[in-house]
Amino acid sequence: MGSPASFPRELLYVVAGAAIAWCAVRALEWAWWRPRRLDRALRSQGLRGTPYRSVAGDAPLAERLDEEARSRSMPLGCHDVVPRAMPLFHQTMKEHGKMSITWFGPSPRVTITKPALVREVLSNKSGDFEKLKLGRLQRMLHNGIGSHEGEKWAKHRRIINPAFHLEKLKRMLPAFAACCTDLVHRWEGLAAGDAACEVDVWPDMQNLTGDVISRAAFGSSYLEGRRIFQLQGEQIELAVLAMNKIHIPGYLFFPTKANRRMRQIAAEIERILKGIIAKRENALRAGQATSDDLLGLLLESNMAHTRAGGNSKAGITTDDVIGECKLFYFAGMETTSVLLTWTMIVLCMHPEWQDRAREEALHVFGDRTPDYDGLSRMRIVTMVLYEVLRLYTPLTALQRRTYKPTELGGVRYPAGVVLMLPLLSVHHDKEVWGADAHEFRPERFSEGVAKASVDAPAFFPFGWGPRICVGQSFALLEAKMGLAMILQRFSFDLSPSYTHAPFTVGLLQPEHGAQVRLKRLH
Ligand code: HEM
Repeated sequence: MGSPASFPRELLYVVAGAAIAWCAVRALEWAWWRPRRLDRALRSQGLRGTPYRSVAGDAPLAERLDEEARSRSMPLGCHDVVPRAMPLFHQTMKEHGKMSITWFGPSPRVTITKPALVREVLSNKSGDFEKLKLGRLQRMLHNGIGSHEGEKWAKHRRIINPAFHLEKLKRMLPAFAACCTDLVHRWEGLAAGDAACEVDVWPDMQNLTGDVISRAAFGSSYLEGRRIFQLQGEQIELAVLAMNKIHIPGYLFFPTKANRRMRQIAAEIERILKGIIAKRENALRAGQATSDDLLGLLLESNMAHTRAGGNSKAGITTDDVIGECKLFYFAGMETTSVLLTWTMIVLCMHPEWQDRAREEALHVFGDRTPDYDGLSRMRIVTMVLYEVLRLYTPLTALQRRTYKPTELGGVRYPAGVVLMLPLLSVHHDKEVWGADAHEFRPERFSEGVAKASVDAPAFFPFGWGPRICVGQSFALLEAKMGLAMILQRFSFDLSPSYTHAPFTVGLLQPEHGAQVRLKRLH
């Protein structure tokens, strides 16, 4: 018989044992039973794909295929980028069919490529699909990107953020032109004389779009804005490095040099932004005119919204404003810079289209600075940009998750399945775009987006439905301005040092840079 004193200890053992058993059951459910259940539910309906092996999902396979793909570059002029840019999905779709299963950790992920189904998922009329929520770890890594997610927030963003309305965009055009002028002046300096000069246009495009978004976002506080974006760039680089080490438990919490720097950067960004916002809010309260930048418009409409709603909850907090400003860096800068970079590379590969686009720019503007009306009349340049967005889609894929049992295209999906929408594969699908799907043929857009594909509409570089890119017109206007000003002044071809190696690191990037030879036009 146990002594009375040993009784609590036994109880402790029982409680501890039960807790361990409970945790073990939860872990098994998460890592094994649930994935198996979801797998059976999908396979019983005829779907096929990679087998579920471990909680790492297909990450090791993806890593191996990525490495293989990266070891080979592509022939110049070839636009069949899917095998190199999305090797895992390319291989599984080839082996198991377009609608195939891969594993995103312990969650099954089904690729959806039929345009009608892509539209259905992104339209989310039934309210059955949600954007993937960021985990705690990812949220930390996304600290520099802004992590406002969720349908409610997206709706709010569209109500409170009128900065993307056309009238406002028109007023931002001089700022766009000023940034492009800086770029072409720099290149004119490099390409002085008759000789062509070699430039890696990608960092220059990043610089350009960084300038544009800083000016558009912060107006007169432009330089402080630029500093923020520089800091964010550094932060994202550190975050990507940290990503490679996240298999070390708790890595992000170690006081390593990189982690300390990330925290320092976050604090500095916050300090600068709070300063800019306070200055602007004071000016607004004093009744001074606001500037036409994103921050001014955001604060102004937020104040109006708050007044109309009669309570501060209707508006957004300073933290939200900070989150929005952070989001624009990633959402607005990198995407547009890769678009402009691929456009220059593709126009080097297709000089006949470079000439046609230049003829149009010179015909519409002569040597004047492009204006809004002229930019909206540019048909050839628009078709070229669309065709580049199709072949070199900056965001190669979008993902959604079913959060309740849902039917889609004749398949019943249980809750917890990731729907993978590989935009790049959709844009290269011969059944959708015809036998010439991998060819650069801007004229397919000559009668607009709806007539460009067989199974239409199938052009999704900016997404679709309620979460479609808010910066779509902004990006196109910026890209047209940049391209028109470059075409007015330079002719360009590929440098012998360029290797064609499109690869996805977040966005579709030129893996070894975008070395182009520029020649000044006289
Ligand atoms: C070529 C340039 C661009 C491309 C290809 C692009 C692409 C996209 C796509 C595909 C989405 C939808 C994401 C999803 O549904 O999960 C998106 C959302 C978004 N984009 Fe863009 N984008 C570009 C430029 C811009 C610019 C210039 C800005 C801002 C100045 C911007 C701001 C945003 C924001 C704020 C969202 C989130 C909208 C929401 O929460 O509902 N984008 N973008």
